[in-house]
Order: sequence, then C-alpha cells, then structure tokens
Amino acid sequence: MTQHPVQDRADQGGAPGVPQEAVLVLEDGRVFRGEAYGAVGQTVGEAVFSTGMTGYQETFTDPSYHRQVVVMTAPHIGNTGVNSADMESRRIWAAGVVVRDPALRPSNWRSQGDLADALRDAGVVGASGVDTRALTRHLRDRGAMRVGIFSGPAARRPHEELLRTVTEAPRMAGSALAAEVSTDQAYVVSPPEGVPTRFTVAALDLGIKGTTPALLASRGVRVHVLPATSTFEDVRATEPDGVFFSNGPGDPATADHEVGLLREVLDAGLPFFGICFGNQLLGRALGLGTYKLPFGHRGINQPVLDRSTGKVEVTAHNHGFAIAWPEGVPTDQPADTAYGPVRCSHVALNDDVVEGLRCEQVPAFSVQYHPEAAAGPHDAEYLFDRFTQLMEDHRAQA
Ligand SMILES: NC(=O)CC[C@H](N)C(=O)O
Repeated sequence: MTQHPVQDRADQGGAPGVPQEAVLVLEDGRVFRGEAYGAVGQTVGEAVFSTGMTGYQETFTDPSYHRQVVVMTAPHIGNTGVNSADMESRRIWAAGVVVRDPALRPSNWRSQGDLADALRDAGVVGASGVDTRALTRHLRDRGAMRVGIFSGPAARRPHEELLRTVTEAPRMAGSALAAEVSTDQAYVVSPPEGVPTRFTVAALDLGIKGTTPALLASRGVRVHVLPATSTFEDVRATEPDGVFFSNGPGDPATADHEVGLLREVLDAGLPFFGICFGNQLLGRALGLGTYKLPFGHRGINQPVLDRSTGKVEVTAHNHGFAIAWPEGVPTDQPADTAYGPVRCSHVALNDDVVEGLRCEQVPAFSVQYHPEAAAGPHDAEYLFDRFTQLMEDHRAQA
C-alpha cells in the first residue's frame, strides 16, 4: 500500500512540513481561517454544506457541484482515500473543498490514493482545520452565498482585495452551467452481458453521474447519453422508447433551450423521467416556476414522503433550487398545467419542498433528489423501475 507521509503533501513552495495558511472570505465579509488543503492558490464559488458522513469522492465528482465550494459537515474527511471506481464523472467538479480534520493517511482496502493529493492533482483549492460547524451555522442562518478560499501567498493579500474578488464573482442565481459540464460527444451505455436490451433511452447529459446510466443499463436499457445542446432531432435519431434528463449545475431558470426540448418531448408523447435539474426543468416545461432555497438540501440522509405509497424514503440530495408549487405548500390536489393535471408526488419532510412531479395526462414524472444515490442509501432505486414500467405501459398502448 502506498504510504503518504504527512510532510509530503503539506505544501507547494512553503517550508517542508509547515502547512500554509488558508483564509475563507464570505461575501458578507465574514472570515474563517484554516490551512491549505489540496491545491494552493485561490478559488471562488457558492458556499454550500453537505451533511453526508460518507461519500466525499462521489460528492466532489458530481458535476452538479460545478462552481460550488463544498463544506463537509462531517468532521473527519479522507479516511477511506480515493479510488477509480467511485468517480461519478471524469473529474472533480467542486470548485473548492472545506474540511475540519482531514485524515493524515487513508486506510481502506479499496483506497488507491489520498484525497488531498487527488484535489491537488486536479488543481482544486481547499482548506482544512476550518471551524466547519460555525461556518455551516452561518450559511444556515444567512443563506448560501459566495466564498473565496485563498491559501499560501494569496492568503496574505489585504482583506478588502479578497472580499472584492469574492463579490465580483458571478452568483449561482442566473448562472447557466449545464453545457459547461456536459459531454461534447454522444456515447452509448449498453446493458451488461447477459441482460437483454428491452428499451432505448435518450439521456440528456446536464451533468450526469456515472451511476445513472449504469442503473438504467442494468435494467435492460440502452442509454444514448447526449450533449446538453442536443435538439429534438438528435433525440429522435436515437429512436428512443423514453427520454431522461439528468441532474446538473446552475439555475434552472436559465435553461430555456432544455425546457424547449422537453416540451417537444412531451408534445411527442414520449415517456419522460427527470432527476434533480431534470425535475426542475419538467416543472418549468409544465409552466411552474422555480426559486432559490435559502441554503439548499445536500447530503445522503434526507427524508422524503412518496405520496403514492405513503412510504418514507431516506434519500441523497444536492439541490439549491426547487419548484414553486402554485399554492405554496404542495397539497394532495393536482395543479392544472398546459399538459393537464400534475401532482406533487414526493415531498421533503424537513421543509415541505416539492421533491417530485407526476403528470396525469402525459407519461412524465421526475424527482428532485437522487435515486442513483452514489453516495447514499438505495431506498429510491425503485424509481428506475417506475421508468421502465412507464415505457412498458406506453409500448402496450401503442
Ligand atoms: N443536483 C442537481 O441537479 C442540482 C440542480 C440545480 N443546479 C440546483 O442546485 O438545484
């Protein structure tokens, strides 16, 4: 096993063994201090906190975290190292990482490397030794806001200059980011050997996690993963039995191209399933609004009620925006839309946020959370079966 002596990763350019300082400057002027972790330099993004006790690698490689600085509330991060199997995409997307107490060296039979090294190799600036509890409470009280991490020489610049760097960075609200993380080229994920192909799905990659096409493929779905800029012609060219829209970064209110594409999918009567960003876009396609949550839901232990079964599932979340239900708190009554009645199928038990939509006149449904989990419990995996069932039913009616 590779050993990672503590002094090896302490710094880049500083005295060996002496960690370099890191300063976090929030857009409201609040400052937190720590030590450089990962790459040394500076980064700015939206400060968000994730409550997952495990799954840091899947979190940081989830493209939905593009332009976000992720504060981990679990104090000890990095214990199990990193490995090639737990990458949810081709790279680490988090704009920055903030931890309290990083593991000095990883220890796990699956570990192939150290998280701090992986962050440094990816050029991701982080901070450790930060009072993440106080920082999280600050974000919970004041709401998500921009933050800069400045480490090494950058940490010694005057406060006013650092604050200006933060306040001049773009806000998350109003940012269109899906095309920045999406694949350039379409590709196909086929069912594993021994699993017969039953359906073809066109999956719009708005920031898709690798586990999603894998779970569809394991159910006999051939998945055509398409770039975010794809047109309805591109979708139709795959001869799909259904269409899927993935999770992804940015403000759903900016995604007009994708909403237009989704309306064409609904007009064509194709079965549709959306996750997270895809759920927000279904809401928009139906004519519902979206809004920014005060601090969002991020973690792997969020309770959600499935109203169709009365079951509560514990689910993985990562969203900062949500669908606005016409009367405020979603009721059991459907809302009227241009595509007929839509029900709030799932609701967050912590705060009544809309966590799922089910259309009654068109074959479309979506959830705001992550049935693919990775990381997280697998309570919601049944939703992939609901999608294959929807395609099955649609085929039987055709
Ligand atoms: N994971 C996601 O798809 C996130 C969706 C959207 N960017 C949000 O923050 O709400």
